[in-house]
Amino acid sequence: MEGFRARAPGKIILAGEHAVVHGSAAVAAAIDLYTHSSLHLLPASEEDGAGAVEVDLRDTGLVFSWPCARLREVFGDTAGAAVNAPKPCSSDELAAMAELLEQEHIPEDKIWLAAGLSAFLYLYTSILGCRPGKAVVKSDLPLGAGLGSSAAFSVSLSGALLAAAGAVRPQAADAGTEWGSFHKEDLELVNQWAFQGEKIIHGKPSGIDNAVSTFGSMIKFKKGEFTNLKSSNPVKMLITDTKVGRNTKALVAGVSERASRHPDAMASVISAVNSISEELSSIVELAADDEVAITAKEEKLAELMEMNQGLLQCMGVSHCAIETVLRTTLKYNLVSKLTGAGGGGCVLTLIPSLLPNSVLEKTTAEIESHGFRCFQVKVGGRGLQFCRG
Ligand SMILES: Nc1ncnc2c1ncn2[C@@H]1O[C@H](COP(=O)(O)OP(=O)(O)O)[C@@H](O)[C@H]1O
Ligand SMILES: C[C@@](O)(CCOP(=O)(O)O)CC(=O)O
Ligand SMILES: [Mg+2]
Repeated sequence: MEGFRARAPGKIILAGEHAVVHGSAAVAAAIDLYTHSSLHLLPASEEDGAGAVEVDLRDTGLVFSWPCARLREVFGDTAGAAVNAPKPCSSDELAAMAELLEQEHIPEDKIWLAAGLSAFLYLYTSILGCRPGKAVVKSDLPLGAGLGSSAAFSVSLSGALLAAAGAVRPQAADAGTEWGSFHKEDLELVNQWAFQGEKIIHGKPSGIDNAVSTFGSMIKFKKGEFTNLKSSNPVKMLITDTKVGRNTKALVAGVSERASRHPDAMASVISAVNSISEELSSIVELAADDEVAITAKEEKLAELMEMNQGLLQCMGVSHCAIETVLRTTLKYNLVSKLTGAGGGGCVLTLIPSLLPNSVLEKTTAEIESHGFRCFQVKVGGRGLQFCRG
C-alpha cells in the first residue's frame, strides 16, 4: 500500500523567543534534526464500513487507536471537507478530544503527550476526515526541550496528511537523495495547518517555529511575516540539553501573566528584545571575509545573545540549570543563552570560528560533568521534505 513520508526540522531561536509572541521580531534557524511522519491509508473494514485511525508514537513507545465511528461522533460527517481552508480547533472540539483522551489512560509521567495527541487528531480529521489510516511519528529531537519538536511534529504530520489527501503536490526527489520538497504555495498550506497544531500545543504560538520548520533556512520573523536571512558566514552553535523538562504552553502563559501584572516594564523589555533581534538579523547578513571582520561580527552576535539572555531572565523563564551552563561557558569566555521557551530545556553557546578545539572539548566536558548533554548541529538547512514509501 502506498505510503506518504515527510520530515520536518527542529529549530534554534537565536534571539527573540517569548517577545515574538507579543509582536517583537525574532531570529530562528532550522537545524539538521528531524521529526519523521509516515502515513498509510487503510481500506474501510468490510463489516462495519468503519476501521480505525492509529498513531504509533515511537519516541514514547505508545500506540493509540480510535474507531472511525467514534471520531465521527466528535468531529462530525463533514470532517475533512475544508482541507484548503485551515481553521482553528474550536473549544467544543478541544473539550471533546480531552474527553476522548481521558479514556486512553495515558501514563501520568507522559501526560504531556495529550497535547500532541489532540494536535494529531485535529490535523488528521480536518485534512483526511474520519477515514482509516495508520501514522507513525519518530523524532531525532529531544521532546519539550526548546528545539521546536512540537512544530516539527505538526509540520511533518501536516505534510504527510496533505499529500495523502492530494491537497499538495510533492516535487521529484532532489538529486542524490530520496527527499523532495513542495511548491511554495503548497508549503504555505502546510504551514497554516501546522500553525493550527501549534495552537493546540502552545496555546498562543507566534508561528515562528512552524514557519522555520516548514520553510527552513534562517529567518527573521515578526507578527506572522518573515524574511529569509542570507548568512554569509556559518553560525556555529553548541547546544546543551539540560534535560530539565518543561512545557512551552505554561511558560508562554507565565510571561503573559507577568506582562499583565507589569505592562509598562514588560513593554520596555519586549521592545528591547525587538531591537536586539533587528540588530542581530542585520549582523548575520553582513559579509565578513577576513579573520578580523569575522571575529568582530561574532563578538557583536555574542554580545546581543548575552543581552537577550538578561531580558529572558527579566521575563522569568531562566532556570538554575540554564544559569549553570551560562556560568560554565563564561569561564571559557563563551557566551550562551537559552533557546525556545526556557524554564529548562536547551541552551545555545556561540562557537567562535577561531576557538581552539581543545577549548571546545574542555568546555563540553565541564558542561557534561553537571549531567547535561552537549551536541552540535548544522544551522539554516532545509525545511519540510517529502518522499513516498
Ligand atoms: N515526536 C513526538 N511524539 C509525540 N508528541 C510529540 C512529539 N514531538 C512533539 N510532541 C508534542 O509536543 C510537546 C512538546 O512541545 P513543546 O512544549 O512546545 O516543546 P518543544 O516544541 O520545544 O519540543 C510534547 O509534550 C508532545 O505533546
Ligand atoms: C517561547 C516561543 O517563542 C518559542 C517556543 O519554542 P519551543 O516550543 O520551546 O521550541 C513561543 C512561540 O513563539 O510560539
Ligand atoms: Mg514547541
